[in-house]
Amino acid sequence: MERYQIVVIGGGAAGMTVAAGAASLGAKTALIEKQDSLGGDCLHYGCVPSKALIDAANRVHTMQNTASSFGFTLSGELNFDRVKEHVKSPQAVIQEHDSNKRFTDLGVDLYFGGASFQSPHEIRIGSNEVIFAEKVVIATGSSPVIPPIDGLGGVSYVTNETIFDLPELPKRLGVIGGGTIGLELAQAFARLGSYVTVFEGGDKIFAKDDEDISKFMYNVLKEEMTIELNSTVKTVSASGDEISVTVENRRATEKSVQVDTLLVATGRKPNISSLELAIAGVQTVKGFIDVDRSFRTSQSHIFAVGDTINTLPFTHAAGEEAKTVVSNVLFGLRNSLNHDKTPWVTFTSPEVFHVGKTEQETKEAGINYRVYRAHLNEVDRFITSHETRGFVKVITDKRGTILGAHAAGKEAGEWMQLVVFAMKNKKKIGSLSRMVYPYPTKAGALQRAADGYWREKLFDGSLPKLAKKFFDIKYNLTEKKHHTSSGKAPVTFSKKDV
Ligand SMILES: Cc1cc2nc3c(=O)[nH]c(=O)nc-3n(C[C@H](O)[C@H](O)[C@H](O)COP(=O)(O)OP(=O)(O)OC[C@H]3O[C@@H](n4cnc5c(N)ncnc54)[C@H](O)[C@@H]3O)c2cc1C
Ligand SMILES: NC(=O)c1ccc[n+]([C@@H]2O[C@H](COP(=O)([O-])OP(=O)(O)OC[C@H]3O[C@@H](n4cnc5c(N)ncnc54)[C@H](O)[C@@H]3O)[C@@H](O)[C@H]2O)c1
Repeated sequence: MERYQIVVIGGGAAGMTVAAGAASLGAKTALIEKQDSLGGDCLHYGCVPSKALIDAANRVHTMQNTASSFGFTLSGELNFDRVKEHVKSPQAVIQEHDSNKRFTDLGVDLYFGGASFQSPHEIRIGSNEVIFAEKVVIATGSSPVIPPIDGLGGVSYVTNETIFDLPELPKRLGVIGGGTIGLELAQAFARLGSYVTVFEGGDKIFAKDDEDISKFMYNVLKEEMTIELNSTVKTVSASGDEISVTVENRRATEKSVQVDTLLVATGRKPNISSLELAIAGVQTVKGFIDVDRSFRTSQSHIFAVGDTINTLPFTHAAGEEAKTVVSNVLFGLRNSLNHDKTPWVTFTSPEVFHVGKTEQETKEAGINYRVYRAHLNEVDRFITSHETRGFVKVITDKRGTILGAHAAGKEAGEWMQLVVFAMKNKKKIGSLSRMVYPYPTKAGALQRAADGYWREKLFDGSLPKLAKKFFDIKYNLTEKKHHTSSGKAPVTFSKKDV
């Protein structure tokens, strides 16, 4: 039986990072992937195809909305096969970066097949091969939750795993779930020309974001699609090519909507059911692998990272967890990772950026806080590019320490990143205002919000009163100087007065 210092199960964002790190540090490493290529959900069914689809949709949208204003007349119709090529070609490029060769060159032994525990230290691959692991890292990711909706098994619905292979653009697309996956894809399909209806069981979209963002994005997105809030899907049924979706609202009133294609985007569940975790003695909590702060499971030689644990289900979060776990596994350290300052971006138009606490969370925590805002219609770069929809909101404690930052706006995911650097390095909001921003840039929106801190300090506090006193004294001084010639004593002021 082949023996390894580290066996990594799952060749996605987290698993590839662990395997590459461990092998580069000289550990004998195996990486097991059940699909026939590396890359995981992000590359094959997640971030990469969705962002490429969004890009295609935004190009079409811009073309259609700006052509006539510059005197052009558009003709022709959407070629959906071209859209799919636009999605597939970036996947092919990134697959090269995640190639088998890259890993074997690093010294990683690759195994393809579904892994499961045969004992706490023995991993079975497929039905025959078994390898020995001193340490194991589980990074098997997550899959779509398919809710128990009556009739769902009888209709041909799609998930993020199949939607990028649709043969043609749906005329009417129904989306169950107004979360990140549902909304990003809903807007992309709406912009490509589908009539989209989103069914959301909760009373808001962008539920994990600041309430101002949630309300703002609802108003923006409902211009491009129908969003049915408080609408839990109860039954679906097919009649010919048509799918009927029946939702129940809060007053238990039912409503049916007809669509041609149905996307199920109702959350994710960790891929752990086939791992035989009980044989390994690994415990779970609420369906996730239970880990301590150093990503160690209930078995001290087995670790878990990425979407299998209940942290933040994002590629960058999985990558950071993987980097942290490498040193814990190899050197027996107890490094932990706090996601308090891990940002995320929702790639709708406008984009939504989120880091740290929302205003509601800050309030609930009983913190004495301040909010600094800027609207994009006050920022010249957005005015010149006719993209003024959106705003920035920075939340600080009373000393200016940044607790959270939120933005909606074109490319907000790019120009808001500066605030993460400030938070990580314990820089206060004032430092975001005191640096020089080239004019005119989108990051000027963040500067404008941060300027609010100094405006408040300089113009709303005691300084204006002191300054007035200073000028009064200075003025009087000049006046008095004239009088001194007539014998009066000159007025003086101390440093303390200013
Ligand atoms: C539509 C969509 C869009 C997304 N967009 C973004 C985005 O823009 N930004 C972002 O940060 N995140 C995004 N995400 C989330 C992101 O894809 C995940 O958080 C990330 O992929 C998690 O990485 P992971 O390594 O934990 O899991 P994965 O990347 O899913 O990798 C897990 C791997 O384990 C393999 N595996 C599973 N079971 C076994 C087994 N028994 N044996 C061997 N191998 C196994 C799987 O085949 C898979 O390759 C998106 C997700 C979806 C679905
Ligand atoms: N830009 C990004 O970084 C990005 C993009 C896509 C996905 N992701 C990751 O993937 C994760 C999962 O996304 P998701 O959108 O599947 O899950 P989600 O948990 O964000 O949203 C699922 C939504 O479905 C609703 N829902 C559940 N059952 C329903 C029913 N029967 N009827 C109506 N509504 C119902 C829920 O109320 C919820 O709002 C995200 O949390 C995110 O971490 C990230």
